[in-house]
Amino acid sequence: MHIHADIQELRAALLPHRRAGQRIGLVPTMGNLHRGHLALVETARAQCDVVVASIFVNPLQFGPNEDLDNYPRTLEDDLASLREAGCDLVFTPTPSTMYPRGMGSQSLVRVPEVSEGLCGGSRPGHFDGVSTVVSMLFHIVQPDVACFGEKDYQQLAVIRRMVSDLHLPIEIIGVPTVREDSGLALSSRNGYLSDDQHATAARLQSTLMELREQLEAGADIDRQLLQGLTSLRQAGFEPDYLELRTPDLGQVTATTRDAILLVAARLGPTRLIDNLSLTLPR
Ligand SMILES: Nc1ncnc2c1ncn2[C@@H]1O[C@H](COP(=O)(O)OP(=O)(O)OP(=O)(O)O)[C@@H](O)[C@H]1O
Ligand SMILES: CC(C)(CO)[C@@H](O)C(=O)[O-]
Ligand code: BAL
Repeated sequence: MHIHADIQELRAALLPHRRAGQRIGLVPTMGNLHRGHLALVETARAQCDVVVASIFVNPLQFGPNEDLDNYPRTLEDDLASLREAGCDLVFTPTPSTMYPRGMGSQSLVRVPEVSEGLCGGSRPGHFDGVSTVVSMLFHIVQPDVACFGEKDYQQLAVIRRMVSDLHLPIEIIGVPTVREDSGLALSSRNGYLSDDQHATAARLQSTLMELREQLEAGADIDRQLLQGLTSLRQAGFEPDYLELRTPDLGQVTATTRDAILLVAARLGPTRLIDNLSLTLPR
């Protein structure tokens, strides 16, 4: 496995593969890798001849009061996991490599509509940072395929829309969320939780499952969402949002059948997100 912090070196390493017509897969991450990330690498491995993972804690997608400084950085362990998972190349740029003019002077990619509301509402500017860095990674690596987790559902929708709007020849693959036995979605930020909070955190998914059961049985949507917010608060969460949307994140109407519940909630200072698909009755 080859590790490159430099853009030109990474491009040079990829060139022979591209010339040989090999299929290149990209897995963008912020490091502190867990089984969820490795599922993305395995998916890319199954689809491609060459797998590139990037590890970059992207400052452009963090708000001024967010956890950029505390975000876990575990490079040596991450490289060992990637090696074991059969990754071929790892891109580990620094912020000054990615943003040599500084973040304030950076050209931005802004994806309208799908970036607004939900996490875009509670984290202003977050998705501009994500779509900008992902488009930079796409230009640097020029992958045929890129894998993203369904846990970050809105992020996946933003990237799909960006690829469509900008006519990028890249296949985007969404990978199902990997969970603990308790149902808690694996996330680097779970590491911030105390033991008690960790036990409570599984309530996020179980609340969504209870809501799904009610909604699939025809219960009133607004009343169920209010009830869901109340049970999250009773469990100790401070919810940012709990919403039911169409799979492409539009508003649900009387004719909507396939839908998705999306939630973001804080446990102490830790912000967790999750989602669950369901089918509304006729
Ligand atoms: N449990 C999971 N299952 C599948 N994919 C995941 C999971 N957690 C993260 N991913 C995906 O891994 C990629 C990199 O995510 P990231 O490095 O931010 O990890 P994370 O665990 O989501 O961290 P954070 O706690 O910062 O949200 C994203 O495409 C994300 O959706
Ligand atoms: C896609 C991503 C690597 C861009 O920084 C990040 O948002 C993440 O880890 O999900
Ligand atoms: N997993 C999405 C990256 C972020 O929360 O900043």
